[in-house]
Amino acid sequence: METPDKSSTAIAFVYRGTLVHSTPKEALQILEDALLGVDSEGKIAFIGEGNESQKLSEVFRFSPSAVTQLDQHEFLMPGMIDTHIHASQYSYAGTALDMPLLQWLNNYTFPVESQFKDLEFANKVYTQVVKRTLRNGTTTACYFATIHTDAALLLGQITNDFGQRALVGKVCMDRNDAVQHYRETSQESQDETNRFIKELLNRKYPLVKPVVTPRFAPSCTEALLAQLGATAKNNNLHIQSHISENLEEIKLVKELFPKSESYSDVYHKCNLLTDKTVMAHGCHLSDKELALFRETGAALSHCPNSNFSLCSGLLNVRNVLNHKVKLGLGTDVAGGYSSSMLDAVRRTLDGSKVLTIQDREHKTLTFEEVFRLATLGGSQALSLDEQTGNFQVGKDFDALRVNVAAPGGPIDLIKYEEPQIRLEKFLNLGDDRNIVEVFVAGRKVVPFREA
Ligand SMILES: O=c1[nH]c(=O)c2nc[nH]c2[nH]1
Ligand SMILES: [Zn+2]
Repeated sequence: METPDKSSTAIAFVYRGTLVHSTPKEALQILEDALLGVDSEGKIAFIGEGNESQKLSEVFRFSPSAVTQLDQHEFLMPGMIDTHIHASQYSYAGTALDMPLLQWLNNYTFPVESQFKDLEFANKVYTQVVKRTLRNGTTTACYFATIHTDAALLLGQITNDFGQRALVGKVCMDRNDAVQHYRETSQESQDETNRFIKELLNRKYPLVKPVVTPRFAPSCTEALLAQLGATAKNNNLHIQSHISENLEEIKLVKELFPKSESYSDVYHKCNLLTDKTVMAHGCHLSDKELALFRETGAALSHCPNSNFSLCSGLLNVRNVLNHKVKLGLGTDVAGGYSSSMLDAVRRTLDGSKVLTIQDREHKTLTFEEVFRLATLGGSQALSLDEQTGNFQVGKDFDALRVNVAAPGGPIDLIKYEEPQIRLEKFLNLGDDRNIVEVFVAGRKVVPFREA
């Protein structure tokens, strides 16, 4: 039995049944006929065995009626963590995938993002993306908004209202020759970033934090990057951006920052690689750059759907793991066409298999390892692993109740299946129909409450 200090916080509810989650040591730990209690603050109060039910109910003073029994096809798993998603690109997800990155940005992305000055449009798109990702089992999302401060604040409000844990970034860019009305001056970018941080923090949303968001090196002058690095440091904030996604982009960075030794060095010089940094992609990082990530504690977000869809590159996840760089998965909507983290899991496995096809010595990722990347790995990448990522007493209860045999769902079970098989089937074949309930910090956020 794993228990805390038996503090007097009341137990709100208890689940009995199969739990699956990851630990730093075990990619997949299965607890069968377990009891998991959640306190009134939304934290995991205890995890025990079914046969300890009498003792636990006495110690934690809950009645048998507080216990919900999961059925034989069900399990609880930690909520999934999308470490990189552009909320502002959701309206065209599933389209516009016929160009490489830099052309894609100029032709599709910047024109759409520039519309977020209109708060009504922002409200529509941001409400849809938050609802969709929650339904898909994303309990934590690390969002890019746009350069518009008020729309980014609105995204913070919407995530708070729907109960999703989120990092929200107002995008910074003081360079954009292609779509000149979609950029800021350096001064505006700094001032508006400061306003965004101050106003979001003032709202005291318990699960929503600001993240300093230089779009990527080609969109920012060195002066702005350095200023943002200082802002993040002075306020102890998260940082997110993109790195080494495609070869043309890397060449452009070399031209724009001739004094830097590498793409990573551009960010490092500006104090943007910290243990609260998450950089998307990194498909083409050298081993030396990966070593720098390890040294600084900066993390990578692997976004395979986007990398395939924009023909950007193929990240060798095994190599990143061997370098002990913190790593999570991201959907990267809308370079990635799916907003589901289950898709990110599948594409990660596909990518690893492609590497094995190319080189039989490559050690293919297992589904258990990728499950860990989608949950605990994501929490580590976002430096939120003290709050979420797995079922550990004292952490917030961020969880999915999954029914592999949900009526009308996409999976047919012929017979009872062991938990490991149930999880594998869900990861490979499941969708939101299998996600019966979603909890964030102990609050049931799916099904949505009536307004
Ligand atoms: O996948 C991406 N999506 C973006 O919006 C972006 N901006 C810079 N680099 C980017 N990569
Ligand atoms: Zn991105």
